[in-house]
Amino acid sequence: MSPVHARAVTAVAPAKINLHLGVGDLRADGYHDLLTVYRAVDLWEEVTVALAEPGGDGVRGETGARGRDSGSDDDDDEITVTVSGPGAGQVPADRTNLAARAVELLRSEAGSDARIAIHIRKGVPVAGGMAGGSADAAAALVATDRLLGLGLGRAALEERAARLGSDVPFCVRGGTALGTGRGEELATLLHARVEQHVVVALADGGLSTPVVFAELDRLRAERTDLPRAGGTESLVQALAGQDPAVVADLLVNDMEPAALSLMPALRRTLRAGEEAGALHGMVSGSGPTCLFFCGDREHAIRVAAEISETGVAREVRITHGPVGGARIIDGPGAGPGAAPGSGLRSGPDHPTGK
Ligand SMILES: C[C@@](CO)(OP(=O)(O)O)[C@H](O)COP(=O)(O)OP(=O)(O)OC[C@H]1O[C@@H](n2ccc(N)nc2=O)[C@H](O)[C@@H]1O
Ligand SMILES: Nc1ncnc2c1ncn2[C@@H]1O[C@H](COP(=O)(O)OP(=O)(O)O)[C@@H](O)[C@H]1O
Repeated sequence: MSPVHARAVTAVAPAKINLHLGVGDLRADGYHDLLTVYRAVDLWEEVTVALAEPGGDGVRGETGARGRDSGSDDDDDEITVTVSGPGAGQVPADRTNLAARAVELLRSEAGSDARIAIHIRKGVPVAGGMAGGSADAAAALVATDRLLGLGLGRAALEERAARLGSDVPFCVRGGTALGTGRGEELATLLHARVEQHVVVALADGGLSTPVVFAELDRLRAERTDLPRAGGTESLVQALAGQDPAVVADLLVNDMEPAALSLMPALRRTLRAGEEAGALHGMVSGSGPTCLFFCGDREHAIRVAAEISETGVAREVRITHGPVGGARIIDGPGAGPGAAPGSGLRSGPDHPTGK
């Protein structure tokens, strides 16, 4: 147990993109085996966990609907959730929230009866295939570990993260990593240093991850010739080089045909990015966000402006990666050395754009 205790701790965790997303067949447990190359990018979720005053929220001066644990009286709520930022209304503000599940996991493990108020500031598109909910869970784990003075190491936090969702361990770790199993088994790609500048085109509405996986199974049953991503060796090698164009040629996403089948309008978005001169365009994870990989930041600014003009996207953002994983930004011990993934960070990245 660490001697450090606090009344409130704030942590951030990054969005992910999949540079390679190979999906195997449906397993008996309802998941699919994955072979994926994850990369953390500079879009962040920010989560504050605070010891709540009896009868109060614990987080002061924030707006947003107060979550309520259905089936219990407000005054009895031990964990409350508020959410602000773009898309906040689509995020559950009750105990099904992944951040609340993360807090509850560590709280019960610690045998604590502390009342904890969670506030989430969204910076990652909701239901966009960029792991916003998983980043909430990752940031909540790191923050609660500090709030309750548990002193769990990074490996222990990633083990808890895997219980919350397949993408959560990567949001704790950040950087660039190979993911296997259902995506929760990670091997950091330490040499994957090539920086990427990416245009992120947000769609109207979201896509449900399990629905997209099911659509892929359906398409594969119908069309046995549907291409499947191969190995990751060439991509891993290219990521250790210096040329984003070489990397761009090797990007692949097995889920893209399923996302396009469910949301055919995304074809127009992909075409717009291609016509704007991106090195490569593809659907992000299960979609519907589309990613356009560019040579450098200036190129990304030009591509983003052109896509914006076509009106195919609800919103266009520019980001870059790799960046580090979940880390504490406010509370005791905050700073570059405080994050579980600090040894893996690629540079002095700080969350921006909020
Ligand atoms: C597809 C990916 C690619 O990185 O991300 P998104 O694009 O949605 O962000 C991930 O595999 C999403 O991971 P995550 O969102 O954590 O999924 P989970 O909560 O673990 O699972 C939700 C549901 O998705 C399906 N699922 C998930 C992971 C996996 N390897 N196989 C699956 O079939 C299952 O139906 C599962 O019940
Ligand atoms: N913190 C959260 N806890 C629980 N569910 C969330 C959270 N954030 C988003 N969601 C919900 O989970 C679903 C997936 O959201 P998200 O993680 O943002 O996207 P994706 O899985 O496509 O990366 C959405 O229906 C959204 O309402």
